Amino acid sequence: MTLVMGVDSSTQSCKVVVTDAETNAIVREGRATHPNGTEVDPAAWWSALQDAIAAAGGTADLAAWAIGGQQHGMVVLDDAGRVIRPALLWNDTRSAAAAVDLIAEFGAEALAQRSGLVPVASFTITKLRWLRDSEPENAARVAAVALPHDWLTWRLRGFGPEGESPRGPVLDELVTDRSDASGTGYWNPASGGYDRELLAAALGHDAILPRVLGPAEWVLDDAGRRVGPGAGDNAGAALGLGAGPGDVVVSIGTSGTVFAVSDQRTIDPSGTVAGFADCTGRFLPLVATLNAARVLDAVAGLLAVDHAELGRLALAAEPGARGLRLVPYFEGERTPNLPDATASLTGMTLASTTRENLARAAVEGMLSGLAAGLSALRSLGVPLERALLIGGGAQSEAVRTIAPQVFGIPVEVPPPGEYVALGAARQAALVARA
Ligand SMILES: Nc1ncnc2c1ncn2[C@@H]1O[C@H](COP(=O)(O)OP(=O)(O)O)[C@@H](O)[C@H]1O
Ligand SMILES: O=C(CO)[C@@H](O)[C@H](O)COP(=O)(O)O
Repeated sequence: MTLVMGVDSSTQSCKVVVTDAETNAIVREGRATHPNGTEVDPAAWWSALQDAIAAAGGTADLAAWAIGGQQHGMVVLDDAGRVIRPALLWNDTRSAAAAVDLIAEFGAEALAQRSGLVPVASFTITKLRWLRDSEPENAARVAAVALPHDWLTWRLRGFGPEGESPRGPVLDELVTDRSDASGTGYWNPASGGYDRELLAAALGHDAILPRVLGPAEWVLDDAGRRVGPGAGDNAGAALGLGAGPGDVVVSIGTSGTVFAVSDQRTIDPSGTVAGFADCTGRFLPLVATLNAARVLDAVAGLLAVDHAELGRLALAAEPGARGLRLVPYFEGERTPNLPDATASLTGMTLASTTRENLARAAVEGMLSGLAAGLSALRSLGVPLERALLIGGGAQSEAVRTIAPQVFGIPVEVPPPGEYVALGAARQAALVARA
């Protein structure tokens, strides 16, 4: 049996699957948690990756591997391959003003054309501009910029600072794929190349960027194993699910994402729909919210119940929660672009203010943000026939039951699984067979 490994280094944890390259069946699994916070030392991801790989039985018998991961996080390296400062994650909103500045300088329409994106605080380009403005000494030291999956792939292939890695700090060996490159804000989905003018405008100077591997291209690790290009987590999930035309994937993890695989690139100068690429050579129009599974975590904590009981309470309430409405902008929001917003609870009467209605309002409020994402995709002509519900939040029975009512289209829930890691394992299987 040929064994391959796929990884999902996500916001909250690192998940590893080892699969049979012929059948994609899972043979072994492992996981490890990541620290909380929107600023994380990449060393914590490296340590979690090694723990998760060890829990999944190690790499000795693998033919190939690939890593998928949370998108957009800014990993900046100096010329000795050292991480200059903790990574700013996709859900860190401190670069909101930098996004406004970049739009003022280049124009939303031009940026949507050139990069597929209108900057918001989530995207790497705004984090680099924040670094230039807020930490100019750190910005001046940047020799290379990578994303979480790029950096972990580099480290696991044996590269890294002198004394910490067998192959040393060879920055030109950084690689990425088009799906993750498309979330930077300085990669052009039309040409498939980097837009170095935008990079320099953000960071203040040019820098080494990871080479973008094609969907079936590979590099080698220090043991001579083939390493697939990897992916941003949403593109990895689309591949792992085998999503096709008419499918819209709704992922309820730390982020809420709504996306579809498309043959055509989308350009949305309003910035609602990000014009990402997928990891097969197609495109991945996507809408993301900052407030998803953690809305349910927060309200379950407030009610001092576990997720099963929160779901039971929500399903015991009437649709609409008798007017109780939770607008769940606990972390600010990305879509709509309200980085400084806070959550609010409205419609409180003596009749509506019950534990059941609060649980229901949390589920409905979180799903409403995703339903707006479905509408935005539809308005760009993306066909939506059925939603595939994945991510930790899809394990909630209340979410599964209420989602079709809020979305207005059929909802299917694939068997629980780590679809991002499975997508990365499919990439590894492809390069193992090539
Ligand atoms: N049964 C459940 N009901 C609701 N939320 C859940 C349930 N199980 C897990 N979660 C939540 O799902 C989230 C983790 O989902 P995951 O997709 O792994 O996130 P990420 O990819 O962002 O790390 C956590 O916030 C967790 O509390
Ligand atoms: O910012 C985005 C997509 O644009 C997020 O989807 C991140 O990629 C993080 O994903 P999770 O860890 O929440 O799955």
